Amino acid sequence: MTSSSGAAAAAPAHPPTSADGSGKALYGGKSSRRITVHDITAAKERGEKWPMLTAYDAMTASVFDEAGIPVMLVGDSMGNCHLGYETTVPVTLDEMAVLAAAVVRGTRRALIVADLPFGSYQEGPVQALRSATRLVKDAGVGAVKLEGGERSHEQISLLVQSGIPVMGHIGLTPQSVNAMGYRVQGRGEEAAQQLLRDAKAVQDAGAFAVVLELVPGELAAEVTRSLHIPTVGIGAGPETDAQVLVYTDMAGLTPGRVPRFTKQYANLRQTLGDAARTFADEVVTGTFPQAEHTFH
Ligand SMILES: Nc1nc(=O)c2c([nH]1)NC[C@@H]1CN(c3ccc(C(=O)N[C@@H](CCC(=O)O)C(=O)O)cc3)CN21
Ligand SMILES: CC(C)C(=O)C(=O)O
Ligand SMILES: [Mg+2]
Repeated sequence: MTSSSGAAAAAPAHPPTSADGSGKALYGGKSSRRITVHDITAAKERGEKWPMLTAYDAMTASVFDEAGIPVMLVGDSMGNCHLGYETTVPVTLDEMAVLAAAVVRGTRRALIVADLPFGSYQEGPVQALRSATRLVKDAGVGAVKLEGGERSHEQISLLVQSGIPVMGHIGLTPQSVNAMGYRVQGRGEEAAQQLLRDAKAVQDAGAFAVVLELVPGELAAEVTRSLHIPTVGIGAGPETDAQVLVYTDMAGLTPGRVPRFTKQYANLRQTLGDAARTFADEVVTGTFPQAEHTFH
């Protein structure tokens, strides 16, 4: 930190601008307008790494927006993280539309990407276009994400031709949990070749980026080198262009077991539980409310 201003003490321990000083960086950049998929493309050309977090409500999204997180994913992980389902499979387009609109309203700068939920694009390109159009028009998202490589090529292609930016998602695709489980993907020569074909299919269909979920780090590095669009890793090692985590995992809110690839940066479950217990104790002991909380 080279700044001599008093504000530096409270600032995060990161450079306030891009490493090259251009001020264009996705994280730490100076621009306050909303980030577009063109900014994502330009970041890959600069060789810049960037962070993505999930968000499911306006309040949390505003925290991440103020922290400078450049891309937020309204993930169908809202199913297990927010709506109390076991998996992402039951999430509906209606649920996605409500929460995605909230995230858009809570943010000014971040590019908002919404997952197309299971069943909202598998019927084919026309269904995919109808679903994605709803999220773009009603919720106001800047892009959508859908799962599958070669198998989703036609869907991605029609959305992109229609003017809707698409993020792909290959490797572990949780909407297929009933068929594939939650296992590392791309292990062994045949599976690795399939993953490379899936990555190429997503890029050829016109996607602006692709999530690589739960694949060996060496394979994720190879995919990243072989594509001109950025790769976004989750459980895919350090060599992808970007990294995404489910925010409840990284903030320590998710109950029970979390995937091994996540890192916990805070313990909000503990903090929030402590606040609730302190409030409750003060109510039963008559410590809260005091005179300053009372009207006369
Ligand atoms: N809270 C949460 N975090 C996530 O990362 C996440 C979701 N929910 N929901 C949607 C998908 C599902 N994801 C998952 C779910 C389970 C594993 C899991 O159990 N992985 C094992 C590794 C299995 C292996 O070694 O093959 C692990 O121990 O991490 C991984 C990703 C990632 N996504
Ligand atoms: C794990 C990420 C990539 C996702 O798809 C989600 O949160 O739904
Ligand atoms: Mg998802």
